[in-house]
Amino acid sequence: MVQAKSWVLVKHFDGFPKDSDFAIKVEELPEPKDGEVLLEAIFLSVDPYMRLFSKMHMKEGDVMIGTQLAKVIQSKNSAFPVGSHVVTSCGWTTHSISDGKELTPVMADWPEDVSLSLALGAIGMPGLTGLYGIEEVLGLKEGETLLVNAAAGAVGSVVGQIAKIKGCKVVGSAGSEAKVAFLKELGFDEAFNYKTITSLEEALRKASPDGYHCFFDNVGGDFSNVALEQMKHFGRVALCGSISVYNDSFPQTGIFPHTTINHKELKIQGFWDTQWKHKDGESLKRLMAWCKQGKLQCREHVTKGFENMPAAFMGMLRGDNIGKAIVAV
Ligand SMILES: NC(=O)C1=CN([C@@H]2O[C@H](COP(=O)(O)OP(=O)(O)OC[C@H]3O[C@@H](n4cnc5c(N)ncnc54)[C@H](OP(=O)(O)O)[C@@H]3O)[C@@H](O)[C@H]2O)C=CC1
Ligand SMILES: CCCCCC(=O)/C=C/[C@@H]1[C@@H](C/C=C\CCCC(=O)O)[C@@H](O)C[C@H]1O
Repeated sequence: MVQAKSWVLVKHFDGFPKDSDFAIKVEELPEPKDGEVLLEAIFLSVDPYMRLFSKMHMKEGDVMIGTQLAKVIQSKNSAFPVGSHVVTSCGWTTHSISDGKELTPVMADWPEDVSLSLALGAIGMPGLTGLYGIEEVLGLKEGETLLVNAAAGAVGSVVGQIAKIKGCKVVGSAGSEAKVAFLKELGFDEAFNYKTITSLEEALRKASPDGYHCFFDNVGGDFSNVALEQMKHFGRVALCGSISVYNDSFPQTGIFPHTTINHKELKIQGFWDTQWKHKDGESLKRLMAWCKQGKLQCREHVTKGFENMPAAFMGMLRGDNIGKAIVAV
């Protein structure tokens, strides 16, 4: 018998999450039946969508939603032998039983010198999101200027680096001096700390006086409204997320951007990476190749200990992470 520890949502978040919203539950798992496997979490992901979708898809008492990199420790399913690794969306739990249907094996020939945790980051969902946002949504072309916010995070850091690979000028914003230094290290042409500037409008204009062909928006809210004003005519926007409003209990009010969008004839597309799932295999190989060639730095912010899942999650929402926020069990 194996004991599974899980973090449950005790109370729906009201504003910014707090420790008392979470509690640990322990349960004994049965032996896997024919066709099933027993999984042990190695790395768990904490992502912004968990804050947003907890309200839509969870009830109080449910295990927190989420994805992990797990090892098969018992198997009665020949497709997933003992010792193999999978990505699974079984939530914030140390052990789980699966019939294999929802499991994604990690890419074949995963190099030994590359941490498997990257399957939750730059060579996983956030990396794919950056790649698809650039190629499928924006159709970013050589010589164009791209703006990305939350640029030092999991998605943003990949976006900026791919845009540089494609021969573009890249401007990034992030919430600390250490993050700005990181962006410069990654090759961003311009980077600024949005928390310390006196005017976002001025900072954006200074970074690219001629405006922006493309905007990869992770933040939403006021930032987006100001940035839209500085798009070039026929500019394209990949609306990836809007983390600045995820913790709001009531909708924010702000300026209405519709006249700007119409006047500049902007194209704005909301998207999820899952739209291009059929391309994931090839796309992950490309991300891995860039990583091995040193063209894609895959920085992580690792929190040790399953007991620290809520702290890691809240830290990511607060902006503690440079690169992908991960928990190592
Ligand atoms: N469409 C899709 O398929 C997907 C969308 N996403 C979206 O992409 C965005 C980034 O996700 P991800 O890369 O995983 O997370 P990150 O690794 O970027 O972590 C979140 C970051 O958001 C920033 N942040 C938090 N609050 C604010 C705020 N009020 N204003 C500006 N920045 C803030 C913080 O950085 P800082 O210090 O710079 O403030 C923090 O580090 C999110 O909006 C997410 O929902 C993610 C994955 C898939
Ligand atoms: C208003 C949505 C903006 C959120 C952007 C984002 O972070 C998306 C991330 C997805 C995420 C979706 C998780 C749960 C989906 C719930 C199903 C539903 O509402 O239909 C996860 O799949 C990784 C990203 O694709």
